[in-house]
This record gives sequence, C-alpha cells and structure tokens, in this order.
Amino acid sequence: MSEQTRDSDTPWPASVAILGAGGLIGSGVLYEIVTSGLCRHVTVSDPREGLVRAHAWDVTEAAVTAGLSAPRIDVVPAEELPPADVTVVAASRPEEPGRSRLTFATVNWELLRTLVPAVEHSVGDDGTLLLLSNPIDILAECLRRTSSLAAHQVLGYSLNDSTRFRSAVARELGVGVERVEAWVLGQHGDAQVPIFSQIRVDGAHVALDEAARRRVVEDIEGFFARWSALQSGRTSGWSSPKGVARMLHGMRDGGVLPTSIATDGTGYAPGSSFLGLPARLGRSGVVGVEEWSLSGHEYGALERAAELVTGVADELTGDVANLP
Ligand SMILES: NC(=O)c1ccc[n+]([C@@H]2O[C@H](COP(=O)([O-])OP(=O)(O)OC[C@H]3O[C@@H](n4cnc5c(N)ncnc54)[C@H](O)[C@@H]3O)[C@@H](O)[C@H]2O)c1
Repeated sequence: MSEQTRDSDTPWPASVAILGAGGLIGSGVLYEIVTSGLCRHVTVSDPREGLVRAHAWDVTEAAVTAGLSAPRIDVVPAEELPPADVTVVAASRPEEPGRSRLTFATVNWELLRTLVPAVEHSVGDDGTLLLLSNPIDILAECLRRTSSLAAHQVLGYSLNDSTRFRSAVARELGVGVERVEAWVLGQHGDAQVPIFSQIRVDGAHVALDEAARRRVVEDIEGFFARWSALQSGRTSGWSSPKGVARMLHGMRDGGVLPTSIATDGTGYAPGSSFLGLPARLGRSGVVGVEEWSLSGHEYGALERAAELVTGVADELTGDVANLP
C-alpha cells in the first residue's frame, strides 16, 4: 500500500490540536494518533516548549521508523492554536498521590478557564473538544456554561472506568476480558455507576449475585487507592491515549462508547449536568445517546452523580441561579 493510499484511508480527522502535549497524556495521544496513521496533522501546545518540541521531533521519527511519511506537527502557544477537527485538552496542574480527583476541580478550573478563548477558537463551530483533564465531568460542565461551545461539541474521556469494570467482572467470572461487555456510567470519580444490569459475556446477558457484585464494586472502587499507593507520579499514560484513539475511530465511523456528555433531555438524570453515558458519537461530537432500561438503583445513582457534578460546577462558576 502506498503512503498516498494509506493517507486517503483516514480523511478524518484532518487535524487534531492538543493542549497539554508536554505531559504524559497529551504526548501519549500525539504518539498514538500519529504513529497509527489516524491523523497526520497535529498542532501541539504546552508551556514546557522545549519538552513539547522534543516530543514532536521524537514522534516524527517514530512515524518514519514505522514506515509512514513524515507527519506535520506544529508547536504553537495556546493562543495561536488554529481551528481543528478535534481539540484534545490534557492541560493540567500536577496530580498528587492520594488526592481525590475532586480536589483537582478548583486548581484545574483556574487553569482551564484561562484557556477558554484558545479552546473556543480551536473547536470553532464544527469541531469537537475531547477533555481529559480531571475532574472531567465537572470541568466539562464548567466549560459548557462559560464558553461558546454547544453541548454536543464537548466530550469528556471516561473510557478507562469501563475497562476496569470489564476486567473486574472478567476476574469474578473467570473468563477472558475480551468476552465481557460492561459499562461504567456516571461521574469519572467517586460517583461512578457500574451498570450491572447490562453486563454481557459473548453477547449474552449475565446476572451477578449480590456477593459477586460487592466483590466487583470493591475491586473497582479500590483502583484509585491502589494506583496512588504506588506513588509513581504518573497517570494512565498508555491506556488513555489508546482510548482516545478508540474514541476518534468511534467519531469517524459512528460508534457507541461511554463518554461524559451533557445529560439534558437524555432521560438518565433530570436537569442539566455532565455524566458518562452510552453516547452515540459522530464527526460533529455527540449525535445521540442509547436509551437503556436501567435498574432503579442505577437511575438513583446517576441522579446523585449529576447532583454532585452540578453542585461543584455551581461553586466553581458562581452560578447562584442554579443553586437549590
Ligand atoms: N479522563 C481520564 O480518564 C484521565 C486519565 C489519565 C489522566 N487524566 C488527567 O489528564 C490530565 C493530564 O495528565 P498527565 O498525566 O498528562 O499530567 P502531566 O502533569 O504529565 O501533564 C499536564 C501538562 O499540562 C501542561 N500545562 C499546564 N498548563 C498549561 C497551559 N496553560 N496550556 C497548555 N498546557 C498546560 C503542563 O505543562 C503539563 O505538560 C490530568 O488532569 C489527569 O488527571 C485523565
């Protein structure tokens, strides 16, 4: 297959912008999408300019080593980001071991709000924002409230929670994880909602008894503490970029993935918030949501998660009009 033919197989996204491309997640996304041939024109930005230039150089050589033509990677200050089909935001203050994702909310919103004009310009009327900076649901809701972006243009990355749930269910059932379909909806954080009512193995519905559910919940709820105890100073720098590539494929080809999206009118939670839901993705962002029939317990947990996200977003944006 010639380079030209390979390029013409991936006409979308024609361009991706990455804010926070010096960091583990941002540079991982750059590596993943360029070396997989998913996108060959990427604009990257990070205050650590030398580091992001080094990433761009190294990734270019990785692509050439992989047999691809040289990609175009532009390094610019945030305010010079051009319009892109997809804008990935992984800009963040440093994570500290043991801190909840929620404690990130204030410091990261202070950072993100300074980037709103750059993000608005990069996303424009036709692009999509894919937000990875934590806490994603709260920051996505803050962005929706304070920016000119339409709700369907804002996507929060929450795929890893479902990966961990699938793995825990597979361990519980003693089957290969690739056979398991299992979704976590709700908040990416303490108010995550594992959807036991929709678990499938080899496509067939599987019900777990109470004791098995408890073990699975303990397993997934203990993830963050187990990870933090490693004191590695790193986040999920391999799985998240892989998941971002999966989301871009889903957007390009039309797919359903757990994604943090606006809850308005979805039937999963009353009012207006941001939560992980089974989102139908398209090139313009969110094009719909799968309407599943959940258990009363699951609907209740989603409602509480939405209240939590809305409450913190109210505090951060000073939106007293939405306070009870
Ligand atoms: N949603 C998820 O599933 C998920 C998974 C892993 C990590 N994360 C989150 O992603 C974020 C990034 O994680 P990381 O491990 O890459 O962190 P990191 O500290 O390695 O990288 C953050 C980067 O943001 C840059 N930055 C700071 N201010 C900026 C600005 N004004 N403009 C552009 N860039 C700026 C920093 O210089 C740094 O390079 C964190 O908030 C983390 O919690 C989310």
